[in-house]
Amino acid sequence: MTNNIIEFKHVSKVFEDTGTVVLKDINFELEEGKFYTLLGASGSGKSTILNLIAGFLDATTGDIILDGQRINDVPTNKRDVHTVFQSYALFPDKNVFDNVAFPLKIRKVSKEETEERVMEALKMVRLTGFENRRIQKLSGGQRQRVAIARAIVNQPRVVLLDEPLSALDLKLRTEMQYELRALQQRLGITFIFVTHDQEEALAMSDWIFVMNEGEIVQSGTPVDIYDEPINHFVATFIGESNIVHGRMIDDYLVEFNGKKFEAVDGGMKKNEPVEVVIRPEDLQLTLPDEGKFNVRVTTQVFRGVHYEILADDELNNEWMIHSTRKAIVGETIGLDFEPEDIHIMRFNETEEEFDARIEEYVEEDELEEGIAIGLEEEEENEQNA
Ligand SMILES: Nc1ncnc2c1ncn2[C@@H]1O[C@H](COP(=O)(O)OP(=O)(O)OP(=O)(O)O)[C@@H](O)[C@H]1O
Repeated sequence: MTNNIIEFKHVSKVFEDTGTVVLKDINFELEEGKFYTLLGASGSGKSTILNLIAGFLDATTGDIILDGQRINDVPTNKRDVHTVFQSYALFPDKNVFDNVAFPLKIRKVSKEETEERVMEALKMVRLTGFENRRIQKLSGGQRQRVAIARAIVNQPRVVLLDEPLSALDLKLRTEMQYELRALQQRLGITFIFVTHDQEEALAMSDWIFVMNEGEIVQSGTPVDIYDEPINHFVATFIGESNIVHGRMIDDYLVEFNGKKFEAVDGGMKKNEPVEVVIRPEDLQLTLPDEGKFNVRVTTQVFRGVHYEILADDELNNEWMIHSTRKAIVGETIGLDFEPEDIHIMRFNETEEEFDARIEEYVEEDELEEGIAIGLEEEEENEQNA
């Protein structure tokens, strides 16, 4: 038995009327109790995945599995999932209590139990005391909480959230991010959250699926995806990146801007053309000629926590630097970085190819390290003898 709550096996979705292929061969396994995020631009197919899980749409091919059972033919109301829509879909003229109680009413739960469960759900979303308030008289953030209380009142195995925070202003949105994350952890229910906002995805998720044009381009923990984007699309979609073309000289040695630099990524071919990523926060300002190469500052903007500096190198590549130190437009400065700050990507590598390459070269590394440790031990033994 696995503890996967949801599995997609070769799921595709084609809208017959228009012939649009919206999802292409989607495969994933979701563990119970985690916070998952589907992240992608508008039209990438995120909502379609939620609609397939909820049963609002039928898959064209493939199996959708909930708690070990294939649910492709199970009607929506028999699936142990609840969706929170972007619009919240609340009854505006009903009060908070009745809105939250609605799923229990459909399931004919007794009055006493309904009362108990609604009050508990309202407590969870910090709306105790609002039972009799009409939806029309609530703020955006409060409406959001009612929708979430209604989603959890039935204690479903999975809660699906389709851009639930997009209608809120920035401050409230950030607050709700913390709240939702904390609530999910307290409840231990699997959340599948849809957003096009990469910061939101990084802040909230245990695991992110990055989507583009109906495919999962990369999946992983927020840290993995930020530090090790597998291709140009992910590197630019998540966070800000400096990306330049380079060439692999050897394992752990890359050339760009006409110079050779040590790097920690490996497993590429000698002389292979690659893309080199350095995040703006990993670049340090130095005096001219004291860094790895020189650049000339063209723009500087104060962003509160840091200055955002744009500067051109000798080959006219533009570099973005996030620095707490100020620079002067027009001045020449040096840029410094560590080998581990360089991330190297192959052109057009898929997630499977990336995973296979990493596995192979990590194994080779371990083997080499193992041999090195073995040699050291031998030496020690000889000395002790
Ligand atoms: N009923 C439909 N018939 C035809 N095409 C559709 C239908 N519903 C959605 N699509 C198309 O499917 C694609 C994916 O839509 P989906 O809503 O899953 O994307 P999304 O990533 O959630 O984007 P958004 O954030 O805009 O909702 C879009 O190109 C959309 O136009």
